[in-house]
Amino acid sequence: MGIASLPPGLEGNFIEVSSGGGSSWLAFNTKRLYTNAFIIQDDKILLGYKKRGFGVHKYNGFGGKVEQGETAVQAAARELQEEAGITAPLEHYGTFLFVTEGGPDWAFQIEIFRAEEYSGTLIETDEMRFQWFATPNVGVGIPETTVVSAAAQAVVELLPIPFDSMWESDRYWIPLLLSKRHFIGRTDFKSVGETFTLEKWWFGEIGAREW
Ligand SMILES: COc1nc(N)nc2c1ncn2[C@H]1C[C@H](O)[C@@H](COP(=O)(O)OP(=O)(O)OP(=O)(O)O)O1
Repeated sequence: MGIASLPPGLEGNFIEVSSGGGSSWLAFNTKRLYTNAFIIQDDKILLGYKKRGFGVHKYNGFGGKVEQGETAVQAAARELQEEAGITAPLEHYGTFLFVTEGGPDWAFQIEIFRAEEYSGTLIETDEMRFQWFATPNVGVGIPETTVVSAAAQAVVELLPIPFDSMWESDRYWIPLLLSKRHFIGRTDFKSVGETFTLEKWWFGEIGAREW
């Protein structure tokens, strides 16, 4: 891994973290802005099961389209409130482009946010059913006979992040988000009806940006 030529649509200085797939990137005309927000606490991450719309039946962060007149962080905060009922001090950690063969001629530009704390009470909404999952280091090395606090036990019982029920490219950038590494990337899919297959991806680390 190292400095590599960037996929079309990305700019800046990056260190490649993960890449793969076919030989050429798909063409697109314009980009449309979307958001995706995650609450990540010591040993757990909050995801939502999408009950309707784009990405239905997948687990994901909470987010949606950036409306006219909104900044990305404002949109991310609004979507988190609408879809999970909470507010949080969101920080920007990543951006990636998502292009689809057999889909629209524009690219999703998805701005990724995370927060550790949140206010309010989590609610299930029409669009999302929230669920906590254990982050990868949870439970490792805890022998069955070890006495742990009730809080720790609750965490140990969480399921691991359900990558098989998420967008296929999430497994390449969620670890960066968990370890607070700022990243950028691109992911090209092929779609046939409702089925999306990952064709090519690239993710790299960048320095923090102002938002
Ligand atoms: C590989 O591509 C993607 N990966 C991940 N992890 N998330 C993605 C990908 N492509 C889109 N998304 C996210 C971005 C948004 O959070 C949602 C899509 O937004 P949605 O269509 O639900 O937007 P809304 O504004 O909420 O739309 P409605 O109000 O019309 O439901 O998926």
